Amino acid sequence: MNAPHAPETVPQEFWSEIDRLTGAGALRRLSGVFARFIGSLGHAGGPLMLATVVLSELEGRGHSCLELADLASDPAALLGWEAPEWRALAATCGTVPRTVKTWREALAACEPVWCPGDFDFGEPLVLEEERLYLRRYWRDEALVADSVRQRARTLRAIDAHEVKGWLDVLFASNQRHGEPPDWQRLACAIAVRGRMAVITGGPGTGKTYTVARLLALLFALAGDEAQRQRIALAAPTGKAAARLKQSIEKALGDLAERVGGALPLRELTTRMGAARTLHSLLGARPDTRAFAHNRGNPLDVDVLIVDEASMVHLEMMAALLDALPTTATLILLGDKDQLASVEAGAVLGDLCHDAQAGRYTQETLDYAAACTGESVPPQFAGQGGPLAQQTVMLRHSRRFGGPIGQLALAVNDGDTARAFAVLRAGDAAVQWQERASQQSVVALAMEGYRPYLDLVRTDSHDAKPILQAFEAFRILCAVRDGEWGVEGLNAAIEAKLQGARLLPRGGEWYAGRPVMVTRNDYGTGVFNGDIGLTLPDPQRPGSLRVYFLEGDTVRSVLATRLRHVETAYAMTVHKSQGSEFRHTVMVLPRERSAVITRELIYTGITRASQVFTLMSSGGTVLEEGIVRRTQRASGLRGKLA
Ligand SMILES: Nc1ncnc2c1ncn2[C@@H]1O[C@H](COP(=O)(O)OP(=O)(O)OP(=O)(O)O)[C@@H](O)[C@H]1O
Repeated sequence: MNAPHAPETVPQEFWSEIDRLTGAGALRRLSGVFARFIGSLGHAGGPLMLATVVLSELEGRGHSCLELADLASDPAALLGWEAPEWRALAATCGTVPRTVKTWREALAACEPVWCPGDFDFGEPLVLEEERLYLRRYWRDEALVADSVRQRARTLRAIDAHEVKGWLDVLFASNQRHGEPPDWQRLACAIAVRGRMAVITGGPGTGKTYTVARLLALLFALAGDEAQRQRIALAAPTGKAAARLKQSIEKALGDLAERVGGALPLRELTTRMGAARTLHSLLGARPDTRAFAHNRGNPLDVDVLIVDEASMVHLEMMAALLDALPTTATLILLGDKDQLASVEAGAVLGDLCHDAQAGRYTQETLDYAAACTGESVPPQFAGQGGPLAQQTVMLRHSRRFGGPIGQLALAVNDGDTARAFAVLRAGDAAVQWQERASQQSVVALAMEGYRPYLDLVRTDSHDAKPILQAFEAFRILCAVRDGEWGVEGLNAAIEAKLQGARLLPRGGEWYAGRPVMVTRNDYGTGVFNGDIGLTLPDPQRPGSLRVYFLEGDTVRSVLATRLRHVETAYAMTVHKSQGSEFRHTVMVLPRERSAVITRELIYTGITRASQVFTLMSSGGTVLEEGIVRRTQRASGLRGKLA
């Protein structure tokens, strides 16, 4: 596409500076092209051009808007630049606003900017209060906020006595005097009364255990209607969806044995359809962002459970809420402290803003006490909004009590001293190679991947045990580039494994190659983030297939049909969300980086079920990362309040 002509209102030096910064890698090319496009739409001016470039850069980093307060206070920091770099760019624009008020006035006067309340000409930028948006993010944010508020407010009449009766059947024990409340029982009681609930908690806090009981409770309360209830399970990735279904089925199976004839739970299990990815649930189609399901063609469900909700980005959440009938119940499950989605938005984080504090009104507390017999300590009382009343945080992990859990908690609390103490304690479950090198990471990979490679060489035709062996170990990187990044490590590990004759030499495709899909491919049914293993095709000697493990099911695709894949001995922490490995190795680069944040480190640690190894060169990058929070500009929290 040819860039539109540069607007006359901005001097040529501005565009020269933009080109220079783009050439130097400080800006993505798209930002300059987009600013030129905005400038071509009518009266714009230097401040809007500057703000547009910053907005576009931030969008690429996951922000859904630009806060004018940040623009006024420290624009260079916002971009991760040095102050002189920003000053050089700003100097080409003449007088630049310095306060939120003057920024707002300057932007509001520009033709490509719409301020809600004014006549709407469909301008591409929206200035709402003190935030500048790309129109589609503003629209998505408004849709999510309206829909969530509406759903959270819609409560149905509940017979507390009946709910308590069922909860006593579904849960083994009750709160004992002086003990903390059973948040799982509370979560069921809260969720059952609304059109929406959010259940958040760290790994092993029982989100799936709870939601299985919630489904049983809904089933019990529905009476004759239960036979007609349509329940759907979904998650952002195929693997997470399969895991959700497997865990719910197991939990319902265990529960069925306990409750016996009191509830026909096996019937509930058989009536639950396959767990789907959100893309497939909504009816994604090739070459368009629009889904088959939307307000005009809503989903055919009564209860929708979405797991790993931290990975759901703003656009996807808006599409989901748009397609969900207002009469359906939405239950979001996820860990609010995990990394947000790669794409714009930090929706679960925003929705869970009050989760830690509770902020339950007296009405909620009375309702919860009547339904559960549990009493919530006074520190969780408050005047939270409708969504806070429908949000429950599970606070007790049953799987994560040991050193891995202690490390995850310390990191989550931003307590570097405690984190270092756990790392240095020398427990077998948490190991730290403080002076690691690329060679030591490669050596660890050789050891960790050997079991699956040994199985590959047996020429077994059973892919499942090989996939399970591969799933037991993983190298996770914080960055993509460099010798400590995904690219450098994959090349080094592959070369070493070939050198040791654990892998065949040469060729892009070989038996044993793990791959990650990098783009959705509707033809082959594989999606961005899916991980598979290349193995010989038993039906066609000499050809290779890529096998994917989803829960208990294995499916495969001819290797040559997969066009968008990369080798995956090492993968990013981002892409590892929704997965768990027996032994997880996290590699932190030597160089400082703004992408290494508390959320990233926490997410990496919590991927390990039995052993966590940290590979780093010294402790500075780790220490700075634990302190650095992911900050994503968004107006959602404000709109939900
Ligand atoms: N109240 C409970 N009583 C007994 N066991 C429980 C209880 N809650 C959870 N568990 C057990 O703890 C383990 C973790 O629970 P679950 O898988 O539901 O956690 P989760 O929060 O969904 O974890 P993840 O985020 O890793 O998916 C499971 O084995 C589950 O059966």
